[in-house]
Amino acid sequence: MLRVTCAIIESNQKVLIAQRNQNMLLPYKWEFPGGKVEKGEQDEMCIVREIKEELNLNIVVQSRLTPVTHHYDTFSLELFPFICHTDSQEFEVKEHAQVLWIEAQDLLNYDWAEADTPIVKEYLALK
Ligand SMILES: Nc1nc2c([nH]c(=O)n2[C@H]2C[C@H](O)[C@@H](COP(=O)(O)OP(=O)(O)OP(=O)(O)O)O2)c(=O)[nH]1
Repeated sequence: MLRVTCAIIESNQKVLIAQRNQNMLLPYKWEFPGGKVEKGEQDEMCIVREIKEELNLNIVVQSRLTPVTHHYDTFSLELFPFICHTDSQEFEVKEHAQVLWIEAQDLLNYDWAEADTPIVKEYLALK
């Protein structure tokens, strides 16, 4: 199964969310940025690498949430969420349609990729 990591990045009382672009799978859906784990790569290394590549942001991994297995119509994935911190609020948008810092209380107002819904709920329950 496809192994994907994603980061709930916290800074300055906000969290970073990203909207997939029109050419990606799941176009315009909101996600926590991240990506596919490479062969032989540790999940923590993957998420730090992906966030640097996609957003040019340096993060520190703080904790894990519960992994989610989800079956879309055309593929299945296992999504590994990490709560992360960054000191910088400045990012570069390299792949996404939009990237936003939002307040956690607003997370449910976005149209999430289906696999992310349990992650959003678990995160909110911790807050
Ligand atoms: N990065 C990320 N991907 C997610 C989330 N939720 C979710 O269902 N996915 C899916 C979308 C993608 O099919 C897959 C992650 O792959 P990816 O981010 O590398 O994106 P991709 O397949 O569009 O791009 P590529 O690297 O193959 O070019 O996992 C999420 O919160 N973050």
